[in-house]
Amino acid sequence: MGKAISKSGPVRALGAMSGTSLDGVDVAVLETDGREIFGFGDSGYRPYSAQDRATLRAALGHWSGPAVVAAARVVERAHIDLLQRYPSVDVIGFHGQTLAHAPRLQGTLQVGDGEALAAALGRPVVWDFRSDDVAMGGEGAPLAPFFHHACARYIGAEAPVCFLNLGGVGNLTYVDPRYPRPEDAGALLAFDTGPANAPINDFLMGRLGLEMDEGGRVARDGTVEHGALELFLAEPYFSRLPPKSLDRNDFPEMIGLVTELSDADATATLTAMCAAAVAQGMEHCPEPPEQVLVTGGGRHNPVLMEMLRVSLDCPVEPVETVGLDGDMLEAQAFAYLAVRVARGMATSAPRTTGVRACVGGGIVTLPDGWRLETS
Ligand SMILES: Nc1ncnc2c1ncn2[C@@H]1O[C@H](COP(=O)(O)OP(=O)(O)OP(=O)(O)O)[C@@H](O)[C@H]1O
Ligand SMILES: CC(=O)N[C@H]1[C@@H]2OC[C@@H](O2)[C@@H](O)[C@@H]1O[C@H](C)C(=O)O
Repeated sequence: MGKAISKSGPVRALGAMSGTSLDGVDVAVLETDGREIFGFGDSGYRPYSAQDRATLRAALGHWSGPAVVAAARVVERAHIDLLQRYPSVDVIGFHGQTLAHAPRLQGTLQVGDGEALAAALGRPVVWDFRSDDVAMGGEGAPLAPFFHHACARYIGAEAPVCFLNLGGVGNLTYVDPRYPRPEDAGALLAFDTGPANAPINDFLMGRLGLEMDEGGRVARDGTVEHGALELFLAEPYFSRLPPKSLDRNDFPEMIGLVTELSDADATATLTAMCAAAVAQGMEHCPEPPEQVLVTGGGRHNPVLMEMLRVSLDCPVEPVETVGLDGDMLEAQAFAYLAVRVARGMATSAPRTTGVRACVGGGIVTLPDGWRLETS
């Protein structure tokens, strides 16, 4: 008979995410039946070495070739190293590293081979979460919204709330928890807001050799250059109706808008661009949310948080205020989605990715001796 992924009841899932900031791999355990969250477990982080980051960076925007193969090996090695420290989970949700994302043109590419992980770890691995959605006319992103719906219900929200992820790219999920299922029309609206931390990091690396604007220390002494901000907001992306998604480097001219400015003014202006893109995106919400719950590394930047508070008409708080872990929400999302895929449930909907109908995307790879329970 061998071992099986059970078809019902809560299981222990381990999610793994390597985000657009290229800093490292986050993993987190979640107990779920694919609908409800029953509990949160251990989490962990493994940074990429400087050499690994350079390998990943060299492959960004490529769809194939030696740079992509090298990046895939880096991603697999880092994940196996970290995931093997969690031997007793029922299923692993492996996002991989996005190298390129152009859903209406070439598609979407997340590297790291789930089969290699399943073989090395001896656990079922769910992976390639985005391709089916793209094949069905969707953006393939964002995918966290179904999990955000479960989070809203877990925290007992009774009125609409927004989850705002500020990673390399920003994404927003409007959740109406009065709809009991994420598939319900009206339960969700989601989209990428715009570039978030990636341009700040890239600018500061080029100018000052810094990985990030830690604590907003550079931006806080700067003045926002409103001309540059307005030019940025004139990008057609911001007036497009959602759902919509972005690749990490979709606004290559953005840094060019601030290169004439001082370090502080340029960083303040890039930070304001992130906040203004969010404010513009919020206009698409069907109702004003009760609050915006911020997750991802950007919530650690007080200058960015203050700009959001000034420009949005509702409370803006880190997700920690409702008892969630903003460093781990994406890893937990892929744990949640893995269970849904393994159980044949949808992971995206027309209002989260623009897909034609609800779809459950992902490949399930079972190691030798494992099977999917069928009844
Ligand atoms: N203390 C801090 N002060 C300022 N910025 C910070 C701080 N901590 C993290 N950040 C920013 O957050 C980024 C990391 O965010 P996060 O880990 O959410 O990104 P990611 O998951 O890789 O991206 P994505 O969600 O787009 O896939 C860092 O690169 C940095 O720009
Ligand atoms: C193609 C891709 O990897 N997109 C990421 C990226 O990082 C943030 C934003 O852009 C979001 O759309 C998505 O990640 C999150 C986890 C998501 O799918 O919900």
